Amino acid sequence: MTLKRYIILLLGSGLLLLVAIQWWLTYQAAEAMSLRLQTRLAEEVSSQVNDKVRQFFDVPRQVVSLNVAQVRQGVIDPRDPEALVRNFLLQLEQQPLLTFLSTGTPEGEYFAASRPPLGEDRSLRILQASIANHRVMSLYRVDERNRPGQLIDAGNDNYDARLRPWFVTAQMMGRMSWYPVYRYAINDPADDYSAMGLGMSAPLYGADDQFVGVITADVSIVQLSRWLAEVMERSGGVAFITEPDGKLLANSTPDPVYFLSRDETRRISLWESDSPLLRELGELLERQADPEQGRILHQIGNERYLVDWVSYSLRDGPTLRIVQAIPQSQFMAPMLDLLRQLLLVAAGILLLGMILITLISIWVTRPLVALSRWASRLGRGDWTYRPDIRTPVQEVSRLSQALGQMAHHMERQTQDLERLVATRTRELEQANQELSRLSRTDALTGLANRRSLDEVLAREWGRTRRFAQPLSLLMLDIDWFKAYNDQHGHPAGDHCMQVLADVLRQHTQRATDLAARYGGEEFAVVCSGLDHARALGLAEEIRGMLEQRALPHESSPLGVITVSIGVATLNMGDTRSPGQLIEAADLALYRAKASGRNRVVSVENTHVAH
Ligand SMILES: Nc1nc2c(ncn2[C@@H]2O[C@H](COP(=O)(O)OP(=O)(O)OP(=O)(O)O)[C@@H](O)[C@H]2O)c(=O)[nH]1
Repeated sequence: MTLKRYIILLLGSGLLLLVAIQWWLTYQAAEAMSLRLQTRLAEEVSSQVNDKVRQFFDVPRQVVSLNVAQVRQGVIDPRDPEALVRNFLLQLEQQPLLTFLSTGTPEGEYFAASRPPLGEDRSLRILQASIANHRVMSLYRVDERNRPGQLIDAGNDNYDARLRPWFVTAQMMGRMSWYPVYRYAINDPADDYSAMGLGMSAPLYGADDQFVGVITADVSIVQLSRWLAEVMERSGGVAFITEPDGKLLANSTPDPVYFLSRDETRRISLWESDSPLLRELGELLERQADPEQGRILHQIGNERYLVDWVSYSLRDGPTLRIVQAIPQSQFMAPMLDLLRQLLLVAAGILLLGMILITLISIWVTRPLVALSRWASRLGRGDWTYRPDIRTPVQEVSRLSQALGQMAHHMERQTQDLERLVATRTRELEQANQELSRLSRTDALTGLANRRSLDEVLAREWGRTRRFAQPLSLLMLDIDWFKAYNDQHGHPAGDHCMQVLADVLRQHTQRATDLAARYGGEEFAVVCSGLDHARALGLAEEIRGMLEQRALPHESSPLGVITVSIGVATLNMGDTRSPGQLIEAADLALYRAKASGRNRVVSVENTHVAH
């Protein structure tokens, strides 16, 4: 793999890893933050709900306490229903959560001021069922003087307050206490009272400690549900309140908490709710070890909820459980949006990073690639290549300079080496030539040696046969040479041979002639292209010349050094070999010796001359 790819791969992977780690950390932080936000909101909502519930259920207590005290002090008197109701109306105006403020007399009469819990028209009403009116429950609008105005409805004959749950409870307990949730028994054509109420009632005693009736302050649980829905709308979650037996008291969802018809009123338990979410939460709460208070994260369907519950005991009444469940998606959604944006930014950074890395890799590797190309050309011996490598990177620049210097040195050294090799080769060639010459030369006489003679004879033999020319061979031997040596000494004998060699050199000037020392004091002359007669002539000239030199030789009959010569010639068509030619010349020499020496003899045609 190329360096460029390595850089891109390594830096790219590193960048990818960094971006991935960064994104993962951000995701973790976002998730933790969303959980914190969710928890904080849950706490806030929980405290709001708790405050509101406390406030809600405090209303009947405060109002009943106040009225009990007022009756006790004679400020109001249930025996003056008109004044009592006007007082009730004032209190209702002050307290918007209040649905009913009523009193029941020991005779079972009923006088109340009310705000209808349902419907558009929430103006105050007066209700009364008096003996004078035959205990008919009558519902009036309130006129401008806070008296019964327009009669809305009259029904529910023979109404007896003493039978109502609030009256019964107050009498039974003998003190202010909560009564169970009950259905309003108002015949209202607009159905604005088709709801359930919950409140406190207390027996009333006048200043003389005489029982004068029962007072009740009532809140409608519809209001509570409505208010829970308002609070939870913001969080996207649900909240509900149950009684200890699991019956729903209030619910932020539109699912009903009770079933009402004209004949039947049925409370709905949490696990009977139409809402699967509420049912699931009911089961979850059932499983909890601490039903009083707790908070857990719980998966319901595709959603993760933070479920928070707390118990709230009504003083002198039941313990209520306030539950809320807030979905995590509510908080995760903006976080996920943020993360998506972060992902886009990360992708952008990654892209830019990769472009930058690619540019850096090109910038870093370009001079290195040039250097590598240069080095491989140097490796092939191309010294002339000098690329222009410019880089601000010091190391690469130094490497380039070093490579340049190295190339320069190597070029010089190679040239020196080549020169040296050429010189040495020349010297070697000369030495070889000299060696070759020496290997073919006789050291004493400077003539060709026997080896050279054999080669030349073989070559000339071939040539003369190809060109149909004659080839003559002269064999020479110094006469009485042993005696000469014995008499004059060996150095003188050597000198004698050198003189003969000199004579032979003078008579073998043609390029095709060769004079050689054949061995000992014996010599030979190869004459290519020389016929027999001319060979004989040449032999005679040589013999005569040596004689003329007149080297004194006392043991010779002539008193000087002489030579005997045998001549043999190969003519056209002669099939004898070079060896046979030598034998023939040798034979002629033998005969020259035998016939008296200092003469030239031929075997073909015995010719003697001296
Ligand atoms: N000085 C000297 N003498 C040599 C050399 N080579 C051979 N001789 C001598 O040459 C002589 C040859 O003698 P022989 O072959 O017996 O014959 P010769 O005395 O020449 O008599 P003929 O050839 O019959 O006339 C010997 O005494 C050798 O020692 C040499 O290189 N230098």
